[in-house]
Amino acid sequence: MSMIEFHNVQKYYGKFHALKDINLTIDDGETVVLIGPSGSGKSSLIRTVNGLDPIRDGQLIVNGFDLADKKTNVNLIRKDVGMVFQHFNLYNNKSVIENIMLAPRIVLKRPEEENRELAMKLLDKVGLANKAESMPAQLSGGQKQRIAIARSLAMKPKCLLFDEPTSALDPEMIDDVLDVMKDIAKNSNMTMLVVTHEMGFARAVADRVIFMADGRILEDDSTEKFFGDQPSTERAREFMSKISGH
Ligand SMILES: Nc1ncnc2c1ncn2[C@@H]1O[C@H](COP(=O)(O)OP(=O)(O)OP(=O)(O)O)[C@@H](O)[C@H]1O
Repeated sequence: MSMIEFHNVQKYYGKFHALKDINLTIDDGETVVLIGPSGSGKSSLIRTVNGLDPIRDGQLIVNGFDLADKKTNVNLIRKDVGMVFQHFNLYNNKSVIENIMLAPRIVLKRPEEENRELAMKLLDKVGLANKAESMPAQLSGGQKQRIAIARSLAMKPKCLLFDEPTSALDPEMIDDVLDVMKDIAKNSNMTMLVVTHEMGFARAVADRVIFMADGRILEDDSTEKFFGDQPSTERAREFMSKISGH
């Protein structure tokens, strides 16, 4: 089964053609890393998947729902397709544990005790069990991002989207967040689509690497092929050489 299917998808911002004829299938349980230069359309692509941004033309099927159909309720998609943002998007006026418990309580009507138990388990998983009652402002960026991941996991999603989850972090915080993401990729059967420049992460856990430039997918390779002897296009290689060491 496929979790995500793009068929000839076009997206515009006004007259600007941001996604050009995107064709892409991501199967259940796959981990896919999306890379490309700034402005190439990576965020635009990932944001269409859970309906944050609309598409103009083509077909986009996510978890069986047709996003080109205006009647599709995007909340039904977001229930199973979570998103982790560059800037965390935590509720700053709520404690860490409340951040994690909120959506399952409201959307899934999960009983309070069970909800708290799972939230504590997830806090433990991301190494922050001692921060349950802290407020987001008391946390470092890396801690905030791990809370944001725990919050997404609390919905027990089938698919998680990550939009540059470590780009806003101080370098020393990055590995803690990547370790949590690697753990999810290795030890769950969740589908993951990750926009990142972290090539170590891609090499370690991605099944495929996709390279975008100017709103188009230029490469869609297995991780072995992408990093192998004959990887990708000239532009992908050029881009890789620019970010290597990052
Ligand atoms: N809301 C918007 N309105 C108009 N143009 C937009 C909007 N969002 C993005 N764009 C434009 O669409 C193009 C693709 O942007 P997008 O954010 O998807 O790229 P990206 O590859 O994620 O870049 P970055 O790595 O810098 O985040 C860019 O040229 C950008 O300026």
